[in-house]
Amino acid sequence: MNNPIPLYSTADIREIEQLAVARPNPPNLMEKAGLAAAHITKDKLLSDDKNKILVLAGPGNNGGDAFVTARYLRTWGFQVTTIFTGEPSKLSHDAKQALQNWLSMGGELYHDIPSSGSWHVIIDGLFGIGLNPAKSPLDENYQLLIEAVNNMNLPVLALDIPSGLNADNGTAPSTAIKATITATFIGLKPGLVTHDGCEYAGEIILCDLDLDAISMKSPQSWLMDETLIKTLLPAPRPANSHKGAFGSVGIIGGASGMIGAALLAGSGALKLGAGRVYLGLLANQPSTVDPAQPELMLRPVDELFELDHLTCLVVGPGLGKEISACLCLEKILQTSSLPLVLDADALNLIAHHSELASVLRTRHAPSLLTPHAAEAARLLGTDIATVQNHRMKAAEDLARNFNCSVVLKGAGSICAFPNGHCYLNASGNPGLSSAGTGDVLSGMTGALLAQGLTSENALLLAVYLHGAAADALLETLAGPIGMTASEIIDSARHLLNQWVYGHHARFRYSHAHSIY
Ligand SMILES: NC(=O)C1=CN([C@@H]2O[C@H](COP(=O)(O)OP(=O)(O)OC[C@H]3O[C@@H](n4cnc5c(N)ncnc54)[C@H](O)[C@@H]3O)[C@@H](O)[C@H]2O)[C@@H](O)CC1
Ligand SMILES: [K+]
Repeated sequence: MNNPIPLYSTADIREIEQLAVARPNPPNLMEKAGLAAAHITKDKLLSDDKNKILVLAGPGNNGGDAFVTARYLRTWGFQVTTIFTGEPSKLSHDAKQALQNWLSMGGELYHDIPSSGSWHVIIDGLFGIGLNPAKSPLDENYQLLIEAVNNMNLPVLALDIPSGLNADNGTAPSTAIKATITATFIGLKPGLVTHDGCEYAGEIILCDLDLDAISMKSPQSWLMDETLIKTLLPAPRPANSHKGAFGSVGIIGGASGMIGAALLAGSGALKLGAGRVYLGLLANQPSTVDPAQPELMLRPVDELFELDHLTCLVVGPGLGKEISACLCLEKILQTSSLPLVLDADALNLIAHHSELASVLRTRHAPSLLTPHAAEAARLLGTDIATVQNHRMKAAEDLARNFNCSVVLKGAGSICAFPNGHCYLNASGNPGLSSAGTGDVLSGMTGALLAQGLTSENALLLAVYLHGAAADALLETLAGPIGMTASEIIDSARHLLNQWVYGHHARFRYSHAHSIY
């Protein structure tokens, strides 16, 4: 089985680099980085009639990588124009050497993009992990340069990380290079796969520079990709099965005017394979049946408390913030020993009532929180910008503060657990930015809990599957514009069956009876 892909912070990468260079016969990492980038450029972006390259080299070692890349590409016969924005005297030893090698082979240096030139491909080596754009903002000249590059609409290979992006948290406060490909070195950085990183990084290619990073620095965070997720799937169902084997999900919410949220969560749970799904609705005179989904069992909320065969509860979709909702949540937190998925207004109520938060912290059964950035900000007593600028920290703080499994939703959703482990989701697209998709995710998570997955695995699988279902809808152009939460449910069901059974689930159950 392939190991999950670890994520490393800037500090981690620097530590790994120090360990590598302290070895006898230390590797020349800049040389390896530039060579890897040159190969990727040649193989993926250049061709016989697309052979002119503009290389941007910045003031630090990212610029050094750029000089090495430029040198290899020129050696291989491509036309390379190089722009240098730094000062030679301030370069590190390796970067100075890379610049010297470039000049020695007859390479020229420009200080700005020549107005007369034309290129097929751009290499971005302005800034790498040494830039913290929030603390040290890019000046106007750099912003204009980056905008000029983006406006050229050419394929761009970013070295290590698109310039302007923060490697640790994925923020790009002013602007950043919009890369077609990012060749990232030594280890994958969280900033490439969350928040603005999802916009700027393009295809990410990890170049390990012949270092075995995991043996040098034990990771705490990983990428949630299909390889990892496929190790978490529920087992194929026994032919001789019954609904009791797949659990019963109780969904609590659906106050007046918000019943749809609970119905969506219910459908999500049903179609992700829960044996039974009950909806406990807070609305005064709730409907008793959903004609569009009659399999759902709709009850007044109090009746749900009397059921003794529920496997888990999803609390929050359409719950509202009335006193009745608050009392209902309090009762559940105090008395239920079931795994709980807490979403939407359940999170808002916990944020507003410290006594609810206290009970939540001391629960023994698993609790899973599914906030978006605004809900996370309320739970942490901060503002949305602070959460979004430090998404990993926010998710980790929530997991630790509330002793819960957490998914902080948004581009590059982050799952964090009380043991400090973190997973960044690689699936999903802007089609998910519509009402109801969060309700669906909570229901899907409930279904997987009901089928016996651990709370960690249920959350990881639900989050990845939810994004992958939205990605699959892009193939038929059912999005991103106008993608609906209901469509995501059907797409997720299709994918889950495909992953568990392959393309031909029905053949697993065919019986041949022959009489001769
Ligand atoms: N760490 C490693 O092990 C390796 C690093 N390599 C490369 O080196 C990069 C890191 O190099 P550095 O630490 O030199 O950092 P960078 O090259 O990313 O940037 C730092 C440089 O930018 C300047 N700077 C920072 N903020 C600025 C701002 N707002 N405006 C203008 N200038 C600003 C700094 O003064 C410094 O000169 C990596 O991203 C990678 O590309 C590779 O050579 C391979 C090995
Ligand atoms: K870069």
